[in-house]
Formats: sequence, structure tokens, C-alpha cells
Amino acid sequence: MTPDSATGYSYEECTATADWLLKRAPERPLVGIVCGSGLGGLAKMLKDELVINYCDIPNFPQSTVHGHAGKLVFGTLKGKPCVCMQGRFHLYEGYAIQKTTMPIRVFKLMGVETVILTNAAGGLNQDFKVGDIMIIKDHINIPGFAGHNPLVGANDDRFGVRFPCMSDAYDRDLQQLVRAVADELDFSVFMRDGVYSVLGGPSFETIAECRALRQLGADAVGMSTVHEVIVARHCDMRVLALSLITNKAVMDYQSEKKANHEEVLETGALRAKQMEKLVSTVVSRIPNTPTHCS
Ligand SMILES: O=P(O)(O)O[C@H]1O[C@H](CO)[C@@H](O)[C@H]1O
Ligand SMILES: Nc1nc2[nH]cnc2c(=O)[nH]1
Repeated sequence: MTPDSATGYSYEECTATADWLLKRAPERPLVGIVCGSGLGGLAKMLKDELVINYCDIPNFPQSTVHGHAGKLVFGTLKGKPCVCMQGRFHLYEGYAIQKTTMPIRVFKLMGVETVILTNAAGGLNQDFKVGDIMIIKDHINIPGFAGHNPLVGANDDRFGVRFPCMSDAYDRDLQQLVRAVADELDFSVFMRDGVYSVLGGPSFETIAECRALRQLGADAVGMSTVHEVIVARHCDMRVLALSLITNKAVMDYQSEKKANHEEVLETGALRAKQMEKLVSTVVSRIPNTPTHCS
């Protein structure tokens, strides 16, 4: 019996999608950006943009969540060719985990070297404030504890190795670059770093779950990003990930606060300008990987 890998997309299907996009794209992108909930405005930073709706892209899943427009935007940021996903896919939308991460492989096949992932997250660390931006330094893949990992299934060595390392998932030079840029922009007062934990959603966490996650070492909680990081690292792209703390996780039985998606989107709108400035300045300073000579 062979293992079932029919839940994802084959190398050939991903290549077909990448080739279809490259025929239309102005040039091969070097940086791939994924916009979190309410952060789709990041795509507005791109110049000379070409916008393609997900529904027109062969094999592409469709966005179903408010705050995720479902558009792929090609363009340049300070001269650097980029591609930006205005809308990502989440497990709770009902997609197989391999499908939620398929665009990351398409990024790789189009030539992307660096992936910048953004998300909206609930703050578990009591020192964090709404509106803080957390540089993700590590993650806890809670669904992974139960075997939900986007690399489950037959491994295709053309993407990467069977057992990829994750202790270096978040590029330390890029984290340093973000800190330096934030200093220059006078953003340090709302910059944090920490550990992001992913849950399947779509229900927000109970108080006991938030307390447990904090005890495990998580600073923020969300329903995305980690699976994209795993796939990006599997195919050897550099990863930078940023969480906008859109709400404080409810940790206390006396609290009247209730997590809700409207607050998430509102905080995204409030910090949109700074997030755009931070990401665009970082992108303009990312060194390209030197071309390998054979
Ligand atoms: O992680 P992103 O896509 O930013 O979205 C976050 O916001 C939504 C909840 O409000 C969830 O989808 C959560 O993961
Ligand atoms: N799981 C989860 N996802 C979020 N996305 C934005 N805020 C939250 C939150 O509090 N919990």
C-alpha cells in the first residue's frame, strides 16, 4: 500500500501554476509576502502592480475569510520584484493542510528566496499591548502535536528533505534587520519578539487554553503562519514572520472581554501604515542570495 498524498498538490501541479503565473508576471519575484487578517494593505506598497484574482489561477484555493481579499499582486518595492498574497488559507476554512500551504511552493517555483509572513494574533504575554508588532523567533505547532503537519504524505525530494530542521526556521539576520529598521523608524516602542503558537480555529481560545499556551512558552496565539513557515523552510527559503497583536488573549475569569474578528480587523487598520513602512523598508534592504556557479 502506498501512502495517500492526494490531499496536496504534486510538484507538477505546483509547477504548472507557477509557470502560468510567470507568463503573466512582469518579472520573477525575489520576495514573497503573505498578508494577515486586515493587513492586505501591504500589497498597496507595490509599484507597477499586476493583480490576479485567486479564482483565475489554476489549482489555487479560494479565500473565504473577511479581511482576506483573494488576490495575488506582483510588483516592485523600491526596485525589488515581489509577489504579495492578499489573503491566505487557514485550516478552519476546511482545506487540507497541504492545500493551505500550496502557494508557498508556488512562490519557490517562481524564484522567491525570502518569504515575509504577517498575521494578526492574540497577545498571551501580559507585557504585550494591542498594536504591538512581534517578531516571531520561534513557534509551537499545536496541531502538529496531533500529526497535522503540511509535510505529511509522500515526500517529494525536489521540494526538500523528508525531515527538515526547524530550530533555525526564523532567519536571525532578518530578525536583526527588522530591529535595526524599527529603531531607525522610531518604532521600537511597539516592537516585541516572541513565540507564536498556532491552533486550528476557528473558535477563539478558552481561558484555560490561553493559560496553558502561556505556560508552554507562547507569547501570541493565532490560526495561521506556522504551516507556511514549515513548507517554506522545507524548500529552503528564508523566513521572516511578524505578528500584529490585535487583541489581548483573555486569561482571567473576571474579565468581560471577548475575542472577536471585528477587533482584529480594526487593529490591523490602525497599525496598517506602520506595518507597511516597516515591511517595505525591510524588503528594500534584504540582500539577494548570491547566484551559484556550477
Ligand atoms: O493569521 P491571520 O490570517 O492574520 O488571521 C488571524 O485572524 C483570524 C481571527 O480573527 C484568524 O484567521 C487568525 O489566524
Ligand atoms: N487564535 C487566535 N487567533 C487570533 N487572531 C487574532 N487574534 C487572535 C486570537 O486571540 N486568537
